[in-house]
Amino acid sequence: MVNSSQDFEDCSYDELATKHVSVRRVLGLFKAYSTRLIMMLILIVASSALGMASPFLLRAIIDDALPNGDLGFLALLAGSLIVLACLGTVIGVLQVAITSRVGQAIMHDLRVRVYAHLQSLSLGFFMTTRTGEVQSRIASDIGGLQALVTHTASELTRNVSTVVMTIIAMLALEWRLALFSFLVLPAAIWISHRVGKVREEITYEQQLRIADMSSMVQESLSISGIILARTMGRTDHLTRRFVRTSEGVAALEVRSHTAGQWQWAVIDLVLQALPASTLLLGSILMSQGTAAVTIGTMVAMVALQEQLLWPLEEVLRSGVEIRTTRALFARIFDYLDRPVETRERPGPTVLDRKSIRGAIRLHKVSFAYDGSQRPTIDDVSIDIPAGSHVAIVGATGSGKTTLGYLLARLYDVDAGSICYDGVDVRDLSFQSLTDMLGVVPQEPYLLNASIADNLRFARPDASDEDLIAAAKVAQVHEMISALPNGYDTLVGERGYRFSGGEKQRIALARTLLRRPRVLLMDEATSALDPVTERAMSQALETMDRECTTITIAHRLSTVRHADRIFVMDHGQLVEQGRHDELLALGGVYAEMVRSAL
Ligand SMILES: Nc1ncnc2c1ncn2[C@@H]1O[C@H](COP(=O)(O)OP(=O)(O)OP(=O)(O)O)[C@@H](O)[C@H]1O
Repeated sequence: MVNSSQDFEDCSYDELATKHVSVRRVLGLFKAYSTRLIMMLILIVASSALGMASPFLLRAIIDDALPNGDLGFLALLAGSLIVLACLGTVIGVLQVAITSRVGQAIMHDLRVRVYAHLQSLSLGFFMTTRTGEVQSRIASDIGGLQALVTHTASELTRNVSTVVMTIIAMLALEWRLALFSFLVLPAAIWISHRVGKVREEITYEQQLRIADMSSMVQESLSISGIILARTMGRTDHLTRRFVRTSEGVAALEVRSHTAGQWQWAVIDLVLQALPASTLLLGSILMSQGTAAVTIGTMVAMVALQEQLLWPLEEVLRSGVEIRTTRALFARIFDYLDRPVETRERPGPTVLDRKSIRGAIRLHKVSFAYDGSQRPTIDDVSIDIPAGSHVAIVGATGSGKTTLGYLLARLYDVDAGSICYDGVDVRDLSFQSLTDMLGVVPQEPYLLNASIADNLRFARPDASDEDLIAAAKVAQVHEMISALPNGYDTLVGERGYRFSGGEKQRIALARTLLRRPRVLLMDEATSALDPVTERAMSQALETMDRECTTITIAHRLSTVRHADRIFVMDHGQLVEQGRHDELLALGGVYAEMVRSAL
């Protein structure tokens, strides 16, 4: 089988399904709803039992009431048939209501579990997984289970119960004719098993292709994707690529629908021929004088067969459907089983927001990305006193952003420790860490909402005055006020409506709203002109002299006034000191300053 998704490169479908899916685990999803499910089971068994009575009433009408001209008995039997039909209908309605509710509740649980679990996975997961793939698993795979949990499961129960009861009724009615009717069963079960296996594999492949398509749309029909394709003249190529993927999806859909068509047709034919063969066999038995076989018995047997065949076919088809959902469960459970790398430890240290000072200490910190040959951060020790303004500089790829990720505990260190106010970051509660640290990342990410909503994402209870104050410090208030809709202006997809510098300043205002004790700015002012940048630094200083500020920057003019500058090179801390001290040292920093001139 073709594995086009990167997540499955090392794992065949069978291995994946065996590893993640078990009957127990799937049944576990239904556990929380066991009371309602038991109620439904009772209703199902009751409705099948009611169904069983009809052929016996029919036999009594044909063999007793009609030949004897007993109108009173006939009316009683006919009336009973009508009452049974009414009861069956009411039970059917109740059953649909319960199954839809329980089914939707299970789907909802699963969606929320996957979403919440993905929220807690490490950055590494999102760096190696396509966004479209994630969307596809939450929407398409969980959506695909809808049929199982809302329809197939209850139908299967109902049909199995009908099949079992009908088989018992048939045996009770006339065992020879009954056994003759059952001859077809083994072949039908074998065929459905084969078709189920084929469909299961096709479904898995289909979901991979749908995820490919979703990723492709997500990647190429975003603003960045459109700009890239248009400026590179690759729109036709992308369309052709999409055509190929879409053709693949269509072909698989056809295969999935036509798999086992012939086998089903043969089963259908045999089942349709069954009533005629039964009547023939019954007549032979009658002519040989078998007393138990009467016309009424034969009519009732054919009625029971009709009652058996449809549910039996449905049971077989449900078996096929359940097998295909195994492929969907495999993909969903695979996500749920991804380990959470950075966890809050039980009973974490909670810092009182008011007493947070903002001192940071990195002690012999080392870190390597998965699969990386050499450490990205190599034995780095840094002391940042509370309230100081420090800078981290270094050549591109020297590990500055990675150091920021470690400070924000987006990854855990491999060796050494990072402490805030003397507490190891791994012991801090997540809430204390976010109270402590505000991060303005290299690429500001704005939500597709108004500017005010974007700012309030950081602090939902912020007043309009708070928003304006933060925007003023970030030097963006004037720009926002000049917009026709001011703070209510919609940012648009990923904030493309704004310039790079405007986005950076909105992102900074957003972080400032949280009033962090430590502000980490990773190239957060790289798109600003020097005058605006200077005004912002001054505003930041006057806003909160106590705030510890860490600036990661390429532009050395940004950092020359820092209390301390840390110089990184190939993951190591090679120099540290004030601007003039480092210049006097004549090392890496001095060389960077020289080449920047
Ligand atoms: N997810 C990742 N997996 C593997 N290697 C990575 C990953 N992210 C970054 N790296 C590598 O780690 C090194 C340090 O990257 P980092 O982004 O920390 O550098 P930087 O100093 O911030 O660079 P720049 O100034 O260009 O932003 C680089 O060689 C980079 O290729």
